[in-house]
Amino acid sequence: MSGLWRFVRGGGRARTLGSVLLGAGTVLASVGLLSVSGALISGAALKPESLLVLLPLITSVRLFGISRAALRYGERLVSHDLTFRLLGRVRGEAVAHLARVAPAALVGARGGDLLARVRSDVDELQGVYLRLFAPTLVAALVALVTVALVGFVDPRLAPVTLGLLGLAGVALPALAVRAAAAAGRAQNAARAELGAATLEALHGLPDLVTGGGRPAAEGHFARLLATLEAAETRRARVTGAANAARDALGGCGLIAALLLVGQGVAQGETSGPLLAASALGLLASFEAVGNLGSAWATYGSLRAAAARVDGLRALRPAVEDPERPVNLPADPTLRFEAVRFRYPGVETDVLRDVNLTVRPGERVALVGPSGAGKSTLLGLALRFWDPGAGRVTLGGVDLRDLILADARSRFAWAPQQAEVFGGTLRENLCLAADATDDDLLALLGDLGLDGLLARLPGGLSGWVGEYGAQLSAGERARLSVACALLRPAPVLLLDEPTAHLDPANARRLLRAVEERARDRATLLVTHQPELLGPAWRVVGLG
Ligand SMILES: Nc1ncnc2c1ncn2[C@@H]1O[C@H](COP(=O)(O)OP(=O)(O)OP(=O)(O)O)[C@@H](O)[C@H]1O
Repeated sequence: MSGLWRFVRGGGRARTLGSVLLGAGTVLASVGLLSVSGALISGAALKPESLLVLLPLITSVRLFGISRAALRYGERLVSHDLTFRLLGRVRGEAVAHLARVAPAALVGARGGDLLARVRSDVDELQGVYLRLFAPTLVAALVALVTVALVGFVDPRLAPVTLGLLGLAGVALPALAVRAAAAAGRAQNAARAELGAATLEALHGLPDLVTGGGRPAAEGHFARLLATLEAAETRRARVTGAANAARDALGGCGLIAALLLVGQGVAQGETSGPLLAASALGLLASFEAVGNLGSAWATYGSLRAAAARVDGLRALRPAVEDPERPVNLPADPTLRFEAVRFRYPGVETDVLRDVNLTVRPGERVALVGPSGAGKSTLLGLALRFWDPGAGRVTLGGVDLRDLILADARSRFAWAPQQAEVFGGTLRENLCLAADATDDDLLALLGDLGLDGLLARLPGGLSGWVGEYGAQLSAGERARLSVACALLRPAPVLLLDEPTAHLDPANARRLLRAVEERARDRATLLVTHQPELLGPAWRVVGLG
């Protein structure tokens, strides 16, 4: 349980105690209902004329019947509220950690795998509290009460009951954990891989369909499904065997009660209704204890899910906030001073002794061959990585001395791969900053997106498709530039915004940038310096 403990703590003591007590109350109400019903039926059969004596039993049946439903409702409410709080915290921590380590630590990660960890693995972890922790405590409480009650009826029945409940509540779960561990791990791994592969296949569906990769993809899915099915079958077998053993042990308890208490009845020391009550009550107590076997069969897959969620913590950020941060300077001059950089695990430098200054109101175009390190340089300004030698400064202050979020708040960036989210045009734009519809329409018009506005049903309220699938590459790039222009940041970083545009539209975009970012420090990466007007200073890299 040690690796799972973290997914149980923090739900609040009162809630945890409340859910366990309500759970135990529910099972004890079942025990009471069956016991009292047994006593009532046998009492009525033995002395049908004494209705008055039976009245308390009749009332108790009603009381236990109603309270069982009410207690179950309360228990579900409290335990699920607690579980969702726990899961919300775990998921929030996981997402916050991913945001902290992005993008550097995520370069080698699979998006689908990360999604599976944050979503299905965290969902799976609800079983830690609901299936393992709370039911085990409930079973322990119910077992104690049951042993005490049957001991009260017949002291010889107490050790027998304790033994049978011990077998059902301790030995059976221990066996189930061992028997289902490998299947649980395999099930979790196959489910995660299936989720990741599905996402990747959906993303690359057009390529798979047209590029002949479909048979290989289908084969991969078939193998994954077979692995998942085999693991689920193995686990279901363990669960079935545990349930059968639970029923057999419950039956043994019933027989033991009939034999031992029955002797008392034969000798006139115990009444018949008490025999019925103890035998049926004992059987009912197995509802709580006996289910632990099948519940603990999920332990392996819960451990695997917990390990995968915890594994996210192994992703370390490439940059950290300084211990003693410096105040953000008002001057947004961006300067690269003798910057040298190589990617982790790579043997050669991408950037060597790069010196460059971009002042407010200046427009600098960075040109150079593919792979020269132009995007990398923008990444250093955004502090996705830190330089190996030299420094990048903002207003004369080393970026490493500024709080990361503060430093990044000074930049507006349109990346080379324009990120467009599944939403409306307006939603995508307003991620950058709030603006009126008139301002948005004017901006899109300046960037040559008036045609898109006219074509897209709903205009600004038009749905752009998943990842902007309803937009052309050039439209996506211009939408990304629009977001950067909307963002009120004094340094503008544009990574090949004209790559997908015809010369006329490219010039129109550059003019809009000149107009709208007149006072900002602008650094633009391009392979088309011939499109630039006199306002631009061209700097070569590589
Ligand atoms: N995360 C990474 N890990 C390792 N190497 C990387 C990484 N990102 C980029 N590179 C390598 O660094 C070099 C510079 O890449 P970068 O994207 O900065 O070039 P670029 O000048 O912008 O190229 P292009 O004009 O084609 O966009 C390339 O050789 C690339 O393969």
